[in-house]
Amino acid sequence: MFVNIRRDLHQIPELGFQEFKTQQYILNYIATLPQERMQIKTWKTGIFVRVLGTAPTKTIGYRADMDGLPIDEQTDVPFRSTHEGRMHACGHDMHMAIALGVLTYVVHHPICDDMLFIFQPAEEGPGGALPMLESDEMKQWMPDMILALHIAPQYPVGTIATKEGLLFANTSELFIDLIGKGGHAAFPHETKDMVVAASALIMQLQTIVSRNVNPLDSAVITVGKLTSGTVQNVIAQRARLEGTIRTLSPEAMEKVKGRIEAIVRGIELAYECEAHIDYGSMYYQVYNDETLTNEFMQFVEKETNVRLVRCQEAMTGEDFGYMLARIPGFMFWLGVQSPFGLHHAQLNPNEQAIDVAIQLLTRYVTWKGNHHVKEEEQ
Ligand SMILES: CC(=O)N[C@@H](CCC[C@H](N)C(=O)O)C(=O)O
Repeated sequence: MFVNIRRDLHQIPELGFQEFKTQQYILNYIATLPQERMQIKTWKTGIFVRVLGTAPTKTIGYRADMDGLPIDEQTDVPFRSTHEGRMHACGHDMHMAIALGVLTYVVHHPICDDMLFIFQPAEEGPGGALPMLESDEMKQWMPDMILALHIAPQYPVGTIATKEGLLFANTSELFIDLIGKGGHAAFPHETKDMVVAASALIMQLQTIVSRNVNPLDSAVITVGKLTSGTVQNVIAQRARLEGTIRTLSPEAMEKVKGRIEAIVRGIELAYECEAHIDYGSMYYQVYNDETLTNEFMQFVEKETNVRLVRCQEAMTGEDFGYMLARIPGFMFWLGVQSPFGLHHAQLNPNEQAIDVAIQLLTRYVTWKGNHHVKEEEQ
């Protein structure tokens, strides 16, 4: 059933804060469940679902992100995207189907504690976690702990991976506009060529990680998109670089940004142009609570047949980091074995992982959500 839900959601990917059909689909599904224990609130294109426990002493939060990416799907699956130029290429369709599976289970098999399911828009950008966290709706139902997962094409089905402490990087988008003077290709001396300025800028940005970041630390600056010029024999008046910065600490992010700004000032001087930097959306690092993560890892090893990998931190970003900065909890990778990675137009996660995750999470929340009863009984 939840494989079919994933397939339905896969066909209707929508960008951040445009998840209208996705939100309606989830609301329609939730309406088919027994309503007595559920309280539902919508927030923009997101949804909060509170499931009341039988004897609550805390609220366990579970977050699933909802948005797709501006990618033209290149798979040949029969349930491929019906939205041209949009794809669930980061697995959020899997995340939502799994969340609905866990939600369905706790509605039918109530646990002692309350649960809050958070269907969050705009993870890929501009970021839904922080405004959702600050919303009145969430403040009223603030969970005491929170968890989430992210699919991982690099791990086999039946495997999860996580670690205590830092799991995902600090991220910042990066947009740089260069404005010079266009003109005839044959008279470069009368122009300020922004193709040349952008080329120099990209090469100089590469020196930040190699020359300014401590080699024992780590950072990434990726320029994923460069646009400039109109035709082969006209010198480009403008150039736009679009990229992302990743660091392992908020302090390193500030340092990298300082160096980018210094280099851009130098480009303005050297290439006689105007430059504007926009950092777009920024995500705080995903930092797993040591105690809860360790307890979860022990649970996985002792109580389940899921294979646990103690992984390294990754340079991916996740706005779930904002939730973890305020609410103790953790995130983990879910193995979905696919030869194509996240954000790839041919990503095709193994759907057997949906059942693995639902089984694991329902067992964990049942144990964790009834935990205090056992403690009291002892
Ligand atoms: C898990 C994952 O792939 N997350 C995205 C988050 C995007 C953050 C933002 N739009 C940026 O590009 O900085 C990622 O790219 O890591």
